[in-house]
Amino acid sequence: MINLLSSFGGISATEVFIAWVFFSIFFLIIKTYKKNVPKGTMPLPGPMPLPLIGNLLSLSKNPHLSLTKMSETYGDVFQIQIGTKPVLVLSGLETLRQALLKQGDVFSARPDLFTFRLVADGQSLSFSQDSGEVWRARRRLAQNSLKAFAKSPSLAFSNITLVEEHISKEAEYLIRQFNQLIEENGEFDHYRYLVVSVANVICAMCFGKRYSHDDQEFVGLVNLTDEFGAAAASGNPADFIPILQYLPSRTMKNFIEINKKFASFTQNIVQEHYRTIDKNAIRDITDSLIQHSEEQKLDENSNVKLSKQKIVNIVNDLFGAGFDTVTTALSWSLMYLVVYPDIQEKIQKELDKVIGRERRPKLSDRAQLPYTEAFILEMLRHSTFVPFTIPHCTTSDTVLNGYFIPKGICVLINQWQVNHDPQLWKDPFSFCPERFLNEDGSSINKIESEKVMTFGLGKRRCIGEAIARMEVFLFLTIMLQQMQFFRQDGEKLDMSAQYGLTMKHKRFHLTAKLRFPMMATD
Ligand code: HEM
Repeated sequence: MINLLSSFGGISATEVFIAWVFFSIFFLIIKTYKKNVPKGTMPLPGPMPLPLIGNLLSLSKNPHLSLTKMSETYGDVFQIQIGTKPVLVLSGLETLRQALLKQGDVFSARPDLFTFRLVADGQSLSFSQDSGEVWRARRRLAQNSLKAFAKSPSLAFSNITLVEEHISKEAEYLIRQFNQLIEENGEFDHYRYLVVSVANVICAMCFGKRYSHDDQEFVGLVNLTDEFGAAAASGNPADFIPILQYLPSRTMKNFIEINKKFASFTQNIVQEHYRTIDKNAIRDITDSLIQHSEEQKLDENSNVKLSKQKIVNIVNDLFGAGFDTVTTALSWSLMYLVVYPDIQEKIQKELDKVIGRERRPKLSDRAQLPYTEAFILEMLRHSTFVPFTIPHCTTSDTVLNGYFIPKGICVLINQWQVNHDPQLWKDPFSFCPERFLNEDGSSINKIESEKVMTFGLGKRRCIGEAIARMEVFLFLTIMLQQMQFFRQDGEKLDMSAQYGLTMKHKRFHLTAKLRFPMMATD
């Protein structure tokens, strides 16, 4: 064998090199493991990381499952390493309440991640690192605009809100579309049509605009979210191993393209709103954002004024967050309904009894439809299609469950673990809406329903939750009142989820039939 370098007193240079590599690795491991923590606190437990890649290999294709498994060994609070970066993983409902509610401010920031910097040029309300005064002002502005809009009455119909009017119209349109597809082909790709209808609801609310299901540009745009979700999912290696950011990857290339397309779509619409704004009338959420941002006092304690670009980015976030999540919820709902036809029948019996066939379901029917509500809760729990919240980051050193947690650590919040925790749920893997009903079945058990983790908790809790719940309820009840859904003859449906920011099921074509002749539209 040829010595690569010269030798030192009988030891070859190759042997010195190997010894150096060995000691470096040993040192790195010891350094990682020997953590100095303040007196009275414990260092974070967690699996031993490998040099350079950390625990990346243990994350597998389904990090929510791997990290749930690890929580059985290390508990509710533990640390992994992705690449060379430490990441805190939180599980357990009580622990999440401690962190996100009791120590809300400490856990309210977002980490500086490569993919997050690509969303809206790093200026996004949801993904940017800002968690200070400007973020608070933007969040409050967005929340107030959503709230005000959710309460605005319909101008065309009495006793319903404008949001309700938009959702009902789209749901009716969807039924006609499904019916036509069945007449023509006998089946349909429900996701493909749901996404356009749901996107139209958020477009109507945000921009006062609706698009045709045949508008290729719009259909193409709203069908891009799978790619977005794949890149922005918690634990994307490119966020933690810098070299991966420079390697060509289809996912990252698409992610950049998608962000550009969405940004230019909303930019044009918001610009148009600035040009045509009427100070005396608020047509939609964009109008509301523009008008309120021009008022001096956005925030009680500050005089933050938001630029036009900041408004464009809020609209971009509401639009993006507002249709992918709700479409995914509805799509999973239809999958569960065709896999469990007896559950579909029970919902329809409840609808027939409470609403009948003469009128359409309204939001005010919700309290009278406990089984339907229980189904929605169980769909959210069982699928947990948002397995982690958007990653958080700590704003200062802190202690949680006795463990020392440093400032600036990236935090993954495992919603999937909470929703499948055998300590919280009996038979967590069985699909059973009844678990959410009180004993006599006439109402929802509030304590059980509040255990479901879907929208996060605390300072970063989803601001679209109320609208999302309205949409899921109304779309589902309007569709199920009039249509019965089936899987195609003998087809076995694979209900496994594909990991992402929002997890999707595999695409299937379903079939359906009208339960009675189509109702006339109001
Ligand atoms: C079923 C539907 C939905 C689900 C499951 C969902 C879930 C979530 C989750 C888990 C978060 C992250 C919370 C965290 O980081 O701790 C979030 C954030 C957010 N959601 Fe939703 N969401 C839904 C619908 C909506 C809708 C309809 C809108 C807008 C109209 C919306 C707007 C937002 C925004 C802007 C944020 C970022 C909040 C922030 O960073 O401060 N979401 N959502």
